[in-house]
Formats: sequence, C-alpha cells, structure tokens
Amino acid sequence: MRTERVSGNGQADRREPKVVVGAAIIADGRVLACARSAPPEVAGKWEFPGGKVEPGETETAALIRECAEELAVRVEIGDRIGRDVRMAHGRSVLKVYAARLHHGDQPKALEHSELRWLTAAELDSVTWLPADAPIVAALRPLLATG
Ligand SMILES: Nc1nc2c([nH]c(=O)n2[C@H]2C[C@H](O)[C@@H](COP(=O)(O)OP(=O)(O)OP(=O)(O)O)O2)c(=O)[nH]1
Repeated sequence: MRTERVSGNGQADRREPKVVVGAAIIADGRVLACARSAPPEVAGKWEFPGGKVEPGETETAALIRECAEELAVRVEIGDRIGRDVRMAHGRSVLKVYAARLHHGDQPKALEHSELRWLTAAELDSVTWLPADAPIVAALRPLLATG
C-alpha cells in the first residue's frame, strides 16, 4: 500500500512503507527467538533479529548487518517465510527470511535481554510481537519437518 503525504511545498508525495526485515535463524529444527530490551512498551516481547532496511541497502544486506550488530553472527539468508505483514497503520511492513548460521558462530545477546532456541512445540511458549503471529504460523510446519 502507498501512503500519501503532503510535503512542505504542498505537493502530494507518495512514499513506500518502511521495510523491517527479520531473520528466522534455524538450526537443528529450532528457531532463534529474541526478547526485546527496549523500548519499554515492547520490552520482554519476542521477535526475530533484524531491523529497518537503510536507504540503498538490500533486504539481504540489512539482515546480514543486523545479525552482526545484534548477535555477533554471520548468516546466510534463504527463502521468505510467511507473507508481508503491515505494521503501524501501513507505514511499515515486516518481511521475514529463513537464515542459517555460519558454521561455529554462536549468537550473543548484544541488544536483546534473552535468546532462546525454540522447537515447533515451543513456539507459543513466548509472547511474540503481534505482527509476528502470521510468520510464526508459517514457520511451525517448517520446523516440524526439519
Ligand atoms: N526486528 C524485528 N522487528 C520487529 C519484529 N516484529 C515487529 O513488529 N517488529 C517491529 C518492532 C519495531 O517497531 C520495528 C523494528 O524496528 P527496530 O527498532 O528494531 O529497528 P532498527 O534495529 O533498525 O532500529 P533503529 O536503528 O531504528 O533504532 O519492527 C520482528 O520480528 N523483528
């Protein structure tokens, strides 16, 4: 969806929604879930590591950068998981990709309050950010089949 705003000179200005990317890092039939430490209204809610795609950056590059910044790991990005999820009244969109860790890399919670590796059966044991619900649903059968 496009949003339309009126810019300073009074002309209508069409803007694409901001893209937020998330990495569903999968290893041994488990996915890495990360508890947000901030801001207060979402602290303690669980998400996929990731963040906003910077201008001129590809979604893959953003995921690689965010995983390095947040977890100190190198990742290989795979297929999309689930659909685009509209957030913030259509001002942003969440896109999640499957990811694999480079051999030997171990995620560290540099920005999150906690990390957990969840099996399909454990996906509902944490409270995900609301936008993640359809992604978690799409992920469940992928984890179950390994
Ligand atoms: N990374 C991530 N963000 C999510 C998920 N689900 C969800 O609703 N979000 C929301 C939370 C935030 O409002 C937004 C991501 O913003 P962020 O603050 O983490 O992005 P960023 O790392 O680029 O942060 P900043 O530089 O703007 O501070 O998307 C998810 O699974 N992963």
